[in-house]
Amino acid sequence: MISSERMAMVDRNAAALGVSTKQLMESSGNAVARAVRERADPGDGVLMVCGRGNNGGDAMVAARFLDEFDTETVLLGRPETIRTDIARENWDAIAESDLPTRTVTDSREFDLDDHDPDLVVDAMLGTGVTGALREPEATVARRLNAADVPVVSVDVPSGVDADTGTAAGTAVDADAVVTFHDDKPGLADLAADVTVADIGIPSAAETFVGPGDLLALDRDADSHKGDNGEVLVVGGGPYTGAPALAARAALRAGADLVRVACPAPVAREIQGYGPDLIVRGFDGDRLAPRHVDDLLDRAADQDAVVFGPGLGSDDATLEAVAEFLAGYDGRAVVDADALQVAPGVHTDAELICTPHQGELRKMGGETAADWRERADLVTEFASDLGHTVLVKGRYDVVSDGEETRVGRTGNPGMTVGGTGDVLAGVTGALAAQIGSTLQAAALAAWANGRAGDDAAAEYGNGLAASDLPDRIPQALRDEEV
Ligand SMILES: NC(=O)C1=CN([C@@H]2O[C@H](COP(=O)(O)OP(=O)(O)OC[C@H]3O[C@@H](n4cnc5c(N)ncnc54)[C@H](O)[C@@H]3O)[C@@H](O)[C@H]2O)[C@@H](O)CC1
Ligand SMILES: [K+]
Repeated sequence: MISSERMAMVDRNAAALGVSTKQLMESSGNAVARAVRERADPGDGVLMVCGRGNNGGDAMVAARFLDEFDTETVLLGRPETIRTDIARENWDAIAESDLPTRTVTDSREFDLDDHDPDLVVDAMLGTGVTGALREPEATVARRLNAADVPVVSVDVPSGVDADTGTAAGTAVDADAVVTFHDDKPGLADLAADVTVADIGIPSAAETFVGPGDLLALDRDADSHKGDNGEVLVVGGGPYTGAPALAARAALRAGADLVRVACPAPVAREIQGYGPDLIVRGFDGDRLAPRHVDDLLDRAADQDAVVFGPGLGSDDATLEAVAEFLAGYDGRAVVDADALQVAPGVHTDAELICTPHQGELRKMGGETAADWRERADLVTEFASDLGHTVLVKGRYDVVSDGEETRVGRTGNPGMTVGGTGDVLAGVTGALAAQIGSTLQAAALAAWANGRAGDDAAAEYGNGLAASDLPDRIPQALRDEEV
């Protein structure tokens, strides 16, 4: 089962792997042709009713495959208004091939009696539908529903939302649906006979994080300050640089406000790094249980907390971590020494734990050299833990216990100290902006590795963690880095 949002990500990831949407459309059209052959006899009249998006493009491809039928392809709209290049190329191909075509711009021009088909392929709208069908689609849908002709819908019955199985207005009442790649959540509720067609999307497009995953970040263009998340970084003690790196990375990953809570001497040093971070120190030189109430207050209105960078592992500090997690019910990224505490704490918080393989073992998890085996082990571990886990490595493995993704960006230069702090900060910022912790962590791992690859292109194995944060914005764009 796949949501249409995830399907769009996977489609983009497939293209990045070299399998273009046009190739997928060819497979989709072929699958539609197969469904037609199962329901009609050679020589039968088959009417393709196409919208101007890629859903229509699928049926235009099918028309090419159905030579033994008496096909006619109707486009609802003028060819110049076809919305995608690949749908237009397929329209041009059938028009140039002298396959019968017609364009309909007004529903009054659409009369089923003119065609008298034995079967109709409904390709007006697929996953691109928003709201109720407009004209001429709505009237055409009503005419199809009123006629006594079998209808095969492409991907989803036009007008139906594939995620809910509901329509905002009139929708095509399909006899059969050929849907692509995976079943869609809403289709089971329909009376139609649903077939899932494999269209050749490589499983890597789902397993490996790719540029398509950036769609999870689609921002509201008119968002105002606060909408993209406020992040609190709790860290520092024996180490000063770690919380500063995490905080800077969180800013660069798009958080609107990043605050740092750290011991007073660390705060003084971080303030010297510049004006971007809001730093507040607490007394003493290590986190201790007496600080927890104040931290919980400060964390309460944050979108995400990043807990751990540079805290150290004093007994009192670990006790404070446990108390914080037990009392917190928001979202937190748990990193570094704080990780060893997480498995033993009962918490209502939604955690993203970011161990490297050594830290994973300390948490009670297992690891393996082969990434596939490691992915299985991490999935099981995350399921037992009840939280999202991001295990860093040559291939980063991210799982929430149900779904698992693998990030394969990054390079050996990134074993330098501090890159994990950057990743924790990016994860915090994305967890503040994206609904799914799995998606946030997966994208963070991918972007962090991309920033590292960009830094390695310049500095090779001499790259430093501080080279990464300023490269995060570019790594979070769907362009080459
Ligand atoms: N994602 C994938 O991997 C693939 C998708 N393919 C096909 O592409 C389809 C999605 O294509 P598109 O994204 O171009 O979208 P559609 O073809 O579903 O819709 C096209 C356009 O219709 C317009 N529209 C939206 N709501 C409307 C309404 N209520 N009334 C009238 N017009 C409306 C919009 O301008 C939209 O861009 C899928 O359903 C599937 O059939 C396949 O070609 C190949 C692979
Ligand atoms: K359709």
